Amino acid sequence: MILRWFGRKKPEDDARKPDAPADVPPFDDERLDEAAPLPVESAVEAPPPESVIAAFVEPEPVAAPEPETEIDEPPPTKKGWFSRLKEGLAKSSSKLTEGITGIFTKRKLDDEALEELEELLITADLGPVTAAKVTAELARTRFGKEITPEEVKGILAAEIAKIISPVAQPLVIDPARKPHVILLVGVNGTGKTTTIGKLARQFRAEGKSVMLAAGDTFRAAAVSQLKIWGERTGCEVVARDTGADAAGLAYDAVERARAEGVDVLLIDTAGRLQNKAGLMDELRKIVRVIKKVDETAPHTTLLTLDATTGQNAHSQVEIFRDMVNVNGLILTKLDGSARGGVLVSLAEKFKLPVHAIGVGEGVYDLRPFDADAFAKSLMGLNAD
Ligand SMILES: Nc1nc2c(ncn2[C@@H]2O[C@H](COP(=O)(O)OP(=O)(O)OP(=O)(O)O)[C@@H](O)[C@H]2O)c(=O)[nH]1
Repeated sequence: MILRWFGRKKPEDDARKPDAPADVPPFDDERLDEAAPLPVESAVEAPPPESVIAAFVEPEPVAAPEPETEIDEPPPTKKGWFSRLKEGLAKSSSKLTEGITGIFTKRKLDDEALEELEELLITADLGPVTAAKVTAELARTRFGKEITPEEVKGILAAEIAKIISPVAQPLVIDPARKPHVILLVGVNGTGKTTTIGKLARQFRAEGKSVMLAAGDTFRAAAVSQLKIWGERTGCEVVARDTGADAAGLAYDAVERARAEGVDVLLIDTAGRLQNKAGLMDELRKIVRVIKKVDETAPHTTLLTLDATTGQNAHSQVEIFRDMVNVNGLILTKLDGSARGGVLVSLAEKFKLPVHAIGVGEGVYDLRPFDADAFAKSLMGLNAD
């Protein structure tokens, strides 16, 4: 059923043959209409050896994704995106807006109100530095005056937008690189593989040729999930059996993508190995080995962070940044997270570009990160 629209052969057959020519059908979003559902995240798979990175919070067990019926619909309009973002951030914003209404109804902006506001912003994951910064700005302009909750929300949204604007940067593909190599790293379950699928769709829709490399050789389910994304988006997938050397696979994938003149190579990686040192060694080895083919690669090292883990995302950035020079972030699962404010504290602290945000499991649910829209949504405000 997965192969209904292909009809002829399994794309992974090519993936298993390193010498096979690229047989990438032209991209057509329509084909997604008939795509099979994503694989059920392995209910049957034995859990990998014990978890490893003490600083990491194990993600909640993930429910199997529903078949993607929404793909039958056309991609949402711009207005639709804003409502979707606002809807997605509803849990985060309701906590903030209810708190703000509670503090500022019929009240002057005094020290006590400022203190309560600062505390509210900290508990909403914006972080102490950001909380102090935005409340100081509010005090500077409005101290001692009557202020309505709506005004507070407006001022906070503008201050937050100022903090996050510098990091809101689109992911730019360098056309001089063939391939532009993107390495996806992150703790297991943060959305690496899904993000690869979503990015692949976007690049294909822009007319780029894309290859995927199933570098999470640790888990069979990760490999098969990536193959399905490859089928759905019409991308060649380089994969090997579970347990194969991930660095060797990445090397082959870069060589092959280069030989075929592919525009973008997206490499998946494991998020959990036997221990943290093992994970570090593997990721570093992948980078080292990729550089043997192209010393400028990887051109982008993207860290996926699950927004529902809140402040824990900070330690993940620190660990992965030191391990593999992360130079871009993608915040996933902003839909349904009550901790979306973490994006603001991450921007403030690390100043790493946030290239996109994940607002759902569907193929269209990856959005460029728009600072203004995000800040307004977080404060429960409407777009202009
Ligand atoms: N709601 C929501 N779910 C998401 C989003 N991104 C990913 N997911 C879901 O999160 C789960 C884990 O995603 P994966 O892409 O498998 O995560 P991974 O980092 O590759 O995980 P490993 O393969 O275990 O390392 C899946 O059920 C995805 O559908 C998002 O933006 N929103």
